[in-house]
Amino acid sequence: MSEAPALALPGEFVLLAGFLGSGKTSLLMDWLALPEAADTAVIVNEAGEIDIDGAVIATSGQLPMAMLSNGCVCCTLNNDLVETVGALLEARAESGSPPFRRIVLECSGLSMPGPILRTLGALAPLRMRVRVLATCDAGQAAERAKHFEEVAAQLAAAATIVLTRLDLAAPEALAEARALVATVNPFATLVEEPDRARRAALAFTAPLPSGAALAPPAAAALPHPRIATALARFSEGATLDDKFDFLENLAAFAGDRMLRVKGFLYPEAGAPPLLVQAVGSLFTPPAALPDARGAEEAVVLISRDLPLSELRAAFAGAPVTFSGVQPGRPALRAQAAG
Ligand SMILES: Nc1nc2c(ncn2[C@@H]2O[C@H](COP(=O)(O)OP(=O)(O)OP(=O)(O)O)[C@@H](O)[C@H]2O)c(=O)[nH]1
Repeated sequence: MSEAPALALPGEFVLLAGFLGSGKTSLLMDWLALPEAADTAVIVNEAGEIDIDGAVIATSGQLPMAMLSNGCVCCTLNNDLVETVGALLEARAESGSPPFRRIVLECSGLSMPGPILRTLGALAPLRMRVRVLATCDAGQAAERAKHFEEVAAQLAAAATIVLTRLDLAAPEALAEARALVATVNPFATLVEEPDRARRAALAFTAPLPSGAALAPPAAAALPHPRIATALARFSEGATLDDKFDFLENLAAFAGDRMLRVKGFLYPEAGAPPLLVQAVGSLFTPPAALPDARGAEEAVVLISRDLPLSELRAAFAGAPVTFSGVQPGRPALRAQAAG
């Protein structure tokens, strides 16, 4: 990064954290739709091999964007993130466009913010302010926090916590989510705003605590031993009904062990892919995503205590095969930056 000070530097680095399915991509999309989000660059880190968030975010138009794929960024402490930021800044400078106002890193839902912040220490010479923003699913966070230390770690690191999916939350669950935030991080600014555009604006512009400094990189974090990421691919000849049957059966079989389901299905050759997704066993209606044409047909499954062998045994007769996604060195796939 020695040439970095010669570049036009962005003011802010936004670390967007939050548990699986807690609404990070949606909050980011809501923000990117606002005029004040101009000159934002986005880096996406997906736990699964398929870049679904990237494909979704790319639908918001011309956006300087880069991917850190195939591994949760906090488990793969290395220079890729720093190199990615450098590449985005260089491409921006070459394009002659105005400097970025901010760079947003959407972390995978399993990321621990602490190790990422330590990695970012290498960016200290760029003197960006660091905004740690965490999404907190109003209906599910309290229950998730009982089982996953990542939830509390993400909330604890945040300067701003945004309650999301408010319209889906039962009043008791919402009260528990508020109590969780108050316990884990009473100093954070809490955004609880039903209107999604206002929610996004508040989230990305809430005042920052002064003096947030980056520390130098340190040791790697522990991986997430109980959590597994698998990829389901369908056999040739499997119909759309077969695929939806599989997803339904999977939800019934895995129950609350299934944390997140996300993927693309093609209804027929030549048609745009359908984005299918569930948080826990709650499915969102599938949506056609014409801009993602060409994406591989597969579904990412993120589960807890559900070994690949058990999945394979349970669906031995189904037209589907499973492969494991190893948290490894993230493969950097830079997209159009400029
Ligand atoms: N009803 C409702 N649905 C929402 C809201 N925010 C997000 N969702 C839905 O919740 C699901 C998960 O949202 P995402 O934005 O993909 O969550 P994420 O945190 O980026 O997910 P991962 O990247 O997989 O961790 C999607 O089906 C969204 O459409 C909301 O405010 N209301």
